[in-house]
Amino acid sequence: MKSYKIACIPGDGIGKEVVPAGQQVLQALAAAQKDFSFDFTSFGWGGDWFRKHGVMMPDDGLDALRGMDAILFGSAGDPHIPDHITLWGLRLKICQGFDQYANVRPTRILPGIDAPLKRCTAQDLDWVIVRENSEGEYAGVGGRVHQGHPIEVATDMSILTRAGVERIMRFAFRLAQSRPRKLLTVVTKSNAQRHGMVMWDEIALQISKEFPDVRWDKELVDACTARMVNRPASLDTLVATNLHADVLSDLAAALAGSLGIAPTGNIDPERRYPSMFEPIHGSAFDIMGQGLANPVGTFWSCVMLLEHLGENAAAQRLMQVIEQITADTSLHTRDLGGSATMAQVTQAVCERLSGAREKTAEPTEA
Ligand SMILES: NC(=O)c1ccc[n+]([C@@H]2O[C@H](COP(=O)([O-])OP(=O)(O)OC[C@H]3O[C@@H](n4cnc5c(N)ncnc54)[C@H](O)[C@@H]3O)[C@@H](O)[C@H]2O)c1
Ligand SMILES: O=C(O)C[C@@H](O)C(=O)O
Ligand SMILES: [K+]
Ligand SMILES: [Mn+2]
Repeated sequence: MKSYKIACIPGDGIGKEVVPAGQQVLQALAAAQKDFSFDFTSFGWGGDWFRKHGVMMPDDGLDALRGMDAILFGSAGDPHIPDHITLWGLRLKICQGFDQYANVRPTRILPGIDAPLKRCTAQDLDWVIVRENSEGEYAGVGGRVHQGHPIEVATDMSILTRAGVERIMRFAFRLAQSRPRKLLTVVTKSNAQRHGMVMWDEIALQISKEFPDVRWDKELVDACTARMVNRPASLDTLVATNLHADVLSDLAAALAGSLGIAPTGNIDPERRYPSMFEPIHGSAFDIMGQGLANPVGTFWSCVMLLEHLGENAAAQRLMQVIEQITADTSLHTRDLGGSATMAQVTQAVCERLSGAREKTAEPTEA
């Protein structure tokens, strides 16, 4: 029987709650499918590790992850440590260290979810945002001089490379081509950012020639936010820079009902390194430790993980069960207006996966 080596990195805040829930669900799925198993290794990296060791993860931490089939990640972010230390010390260290340059962020309105746009149905909103995940505004280039003096200067430089833009454009066109509508929107800001984003647009046009069957258009990022709200059905696949896509994907999640539902994969398309799957949300300081986190974003991320491993039947089964439980409003967590706890939602998913619920229901239905 095939066994997959999965690294689990809960990190901080509600990551410590949702990642074990994701593991439980994957375990229940493997037990039900009976044709593969998981070999989980958990890493206690994050804020607690920082308090003990002064770093978010060990310097040679990537070596421990290198041989894994995939990584399940929670969140980096601790109320007592500056956000740039936690993010750069853990999530970005792994994403950039393993050159997971394509960050794929699907959004759909799942059954039973009340999305905030009154004119928007589930058919109108079915998007995948492709986030450039290795450079741009997250290149980490910049610095501070004259710190603390009145003449202090601070810079963050956005770096776009031709190789980096070509590979993410090719990835996005290919993804758009694989979806029924074959429609791609290239998000840009080439009116204001007159160097990097102009090259971005030129490369989009160049790569589009390789995909004559994909319809594509260009939208400035500010106008794109309005289009997401006013004309959601006009969008399908989107590609944007690291920061633009970061912002757009939280908007997308909120428009589909909650930040707690949205999944993502940090993908190395060339499979040189393990890819990493995580909900798009962060540590959620306001609800951490209370068992209130919505685990659906993590479960959907597990679906993406399974697809990446080529376990398509298992991925479909898990997605089917996720849609069954969102359709049941008694299993909605507080972010969706319900009162279910994370543990109740997780248990409901595991029971459906194992068939236990159907079995216990039999006598009364007979
Ligand atoms: N990938 C990551 O590691 C990642 C992602 C985003 C934010 N962060 C970090 O997390 C910390 C907090 O960031 P933030 O407050 O901007 O964003 P956040 O996503 O943690 O929270 C924003 C809001 O959404 C709610 N929310 C998020 N996930 C939820 C869930 N699963 N169920 C129910 N409600 C949920 C929170 O309660 C909060 O009100 C910061 O340190 C930030 O840097 C890390
Ligand atoms: O931008 C980041 O990398 C952190 C977080 O906001 C995310 O979306 O993963
Ligand atoms: K996350
Ligand atoms: Mn984000």
